[in-house]
Amino acid sequence: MAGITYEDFIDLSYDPAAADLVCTFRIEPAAGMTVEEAASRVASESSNGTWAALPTGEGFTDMGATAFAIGDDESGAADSAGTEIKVAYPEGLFEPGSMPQILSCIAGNIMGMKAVDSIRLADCEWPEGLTTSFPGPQFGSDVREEIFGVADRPILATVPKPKVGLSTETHAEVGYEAWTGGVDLLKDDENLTDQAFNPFHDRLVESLAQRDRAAEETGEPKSYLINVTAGTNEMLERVDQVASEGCEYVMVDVITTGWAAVQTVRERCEELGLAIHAHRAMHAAFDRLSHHGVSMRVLAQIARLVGVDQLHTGTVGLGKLANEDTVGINAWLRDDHYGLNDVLPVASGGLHPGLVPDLLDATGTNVCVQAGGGIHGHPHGTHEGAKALRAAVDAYAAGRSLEAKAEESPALATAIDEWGTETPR
Ligand SMILES: O=C(O)[C@@](O)(COP(=O)(O)O)[C@H](O)[C@H](O)COP(=O)(O)O
Ligand SMILES: [Mg+2]
Repeated sequence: MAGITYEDFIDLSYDPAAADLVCTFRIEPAAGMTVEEAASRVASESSNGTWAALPTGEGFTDMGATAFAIGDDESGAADSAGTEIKVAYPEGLFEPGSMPQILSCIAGNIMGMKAVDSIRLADCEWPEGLTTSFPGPQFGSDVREEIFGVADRPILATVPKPKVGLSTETHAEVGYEAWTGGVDLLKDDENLTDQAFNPFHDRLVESLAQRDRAAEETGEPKSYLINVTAGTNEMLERVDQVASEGCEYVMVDVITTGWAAVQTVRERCEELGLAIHAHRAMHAAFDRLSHHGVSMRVLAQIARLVGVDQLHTGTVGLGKLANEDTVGINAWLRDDHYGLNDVLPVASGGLHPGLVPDLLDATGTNVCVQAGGGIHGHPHGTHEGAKALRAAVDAYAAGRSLEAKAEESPALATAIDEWGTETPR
């Protein structure tokens, strides 16, 4: 009787089928293990194999993956370690439209195998069938025009700071100050949900009341990224509240809630016409170490397939948080992938007006720029902080320098005096 062993999962002459999902891993084989042996174990354990030779016969359809390419050993290279391998997975292995099932294959047990000292899922080439089994974003970067009527500049967001602890009334007032200062979006922090000091529903209602006031006074559309993160059923309740109160967005901590919950929220947002802002809190637990885990590039690909409209992707190293390949990830979120809508990248984390020109030179203006400390830490307060950031972005869109704009914007001049063009530490 035929049987399958690890050796059946490697074939360096294999040419992937168009419907195969192709994954690029970086691996460091364990001592005494060749790259080929480790690669065959990665392909086996992430598809249908295991450590023992398995008899197969009647009633078995082979869904085994194939390690088909092995790159150079780049151990010791600056930004990457180990050897690159490529593995092709047959379409039939996967449940179309189920991200948890796919990840249980390509980022499951293999992350803990003894056959490798470390393993990183660095990139995926998603085939048409699997890609289009997901909805993708409902709006993507069209949110800029559709919600704010903005085409030539980034949309601006701000998180009230301190992150948590503000009362509902104060939170909404900070929103009013920021919106009337020129910000488009108020945003909850990733850890603000429905705590006693600022309950979800009250926060929703009072913030939208201030939003309406600010939109009236400025003549500009304004919106709110309210954080609905919770258990899935509760999250759906909150999504429904957001729609019935007349907001355009929900925010979800996509990594901590999990992709299954995000898929469920995406379905509900389709019915209600709501856009999804994805915060990636906890992403660094997966992607921070360049030789292990799951890259932010792959997490961003997943986020686009399951259908978020906006996603934090970093500040090209200008801000306070470690970033991985912001420009490359943003390009993937924009490039055509079988007709899926794009995703609007969000630059956030340690940003202030002085960093805007370098940031937009790298990211372009089809982005959302978020500043919390960079607005609420302004020496003259939130309203002036918002005016300073808006002035910086307007200057960039008009092709003017910060210095020239600061001559007519005291708020911007103060921000530059305070923070210069330095990256916060
Ligand atoms: O809590 C914070 O740190 C922020 O609100 C930024 O505040 P500041 O504007 O005050 O820095 C965001 O959560 C981070 O930007 C998330 O990181 P990333 O965007 O890299 O996912
Ligand atoms: Mg935050």
